[in-house]
Amino acid sequence: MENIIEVRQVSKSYTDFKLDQIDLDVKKGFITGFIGPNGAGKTTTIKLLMNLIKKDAGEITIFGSDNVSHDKAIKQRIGFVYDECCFFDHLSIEKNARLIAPFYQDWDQQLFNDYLKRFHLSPKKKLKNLSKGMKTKFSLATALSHHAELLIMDEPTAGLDPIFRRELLDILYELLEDEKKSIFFSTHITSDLDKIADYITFINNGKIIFSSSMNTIQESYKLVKGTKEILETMDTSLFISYQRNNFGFQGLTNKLSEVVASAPNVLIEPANLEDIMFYHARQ
Ligand SMILES: Nc1ncnc2c1ncn2[C@@H]1O[C@H](COP(=O)(O)OP(=O)(O)OP(=O)(O)O)[C@@H](O)[C@H]1O
Repeated sequence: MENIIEVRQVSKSYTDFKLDQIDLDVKKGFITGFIGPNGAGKTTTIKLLMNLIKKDAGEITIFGSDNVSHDKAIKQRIGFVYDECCFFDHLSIEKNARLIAPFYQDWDQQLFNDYLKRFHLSPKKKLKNLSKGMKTKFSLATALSHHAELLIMDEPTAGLDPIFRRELLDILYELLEDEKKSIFFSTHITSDLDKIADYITFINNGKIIFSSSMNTIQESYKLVKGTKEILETMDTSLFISYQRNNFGFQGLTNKLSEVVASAPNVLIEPANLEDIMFYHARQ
């Protein structure tokens, strides 16, 4: 399967943080979700992909080319949604679009107008008067209006109401189904990804914990529940982490067969992405 993004052994250090020799693949034609707790390194990774900051070491290729030496050509083919993006707050939506359009060879004004209508955005409204959610919609309309093959989004669902969040997920799904785009996006709202992601990359403390298909993750990780008495007989190193509660314990494992062999009476349940993130962060 073809990779549209390949990150190899990339590091970036700040005073109190290190993105540590990360490897990451984004598959062509699929949705990859990028999850991790606050401060894990998601935005730093996305900024490195977009060549907005300089890496200390490693290689990043996008569409098969180095992302620094082919920066301009690569950015023509990417739709980027980012909180602190490069728009003019004192200008209206339509004036912003007029300034952005010349940067893209394939800018499609009709498509942009269609997205404004679909997102209920008035072209005359100044950016400084838009709510956070409306700004995200504008940013998204821009990212989708130059026929990008790859969408990279940092927290696109943050600040959106549940109705538009659902609509955004539908749009992403359409882009994938009808136009075979590739999508990479970070989010805290893991339930969004439970619905639509094909692959998940999980980062914690600047290290990639896993980068796998949803199916593999669902097969690998399970919640284990049992009584205090069972816990006392168990090898707790089989858990990513666990917590005691009034009834006994609950933990996350990726060593299910060993857990069942050592404690046949435990209760096994599927783990969702939030569980996986939670127990890894407690480690
Ligand atoms: N320019 C910078 N100078 C120093 N430290 C930085 C800088 N940018 C980010 N950091 C630090 O790097 C770490 C990772 O930040 P990053 O924004 O990548 O995390 P994140 O996973 O996107 O978090 P969140 O989910 O809270 O947005 C944090 O500890 C942050 O304070």
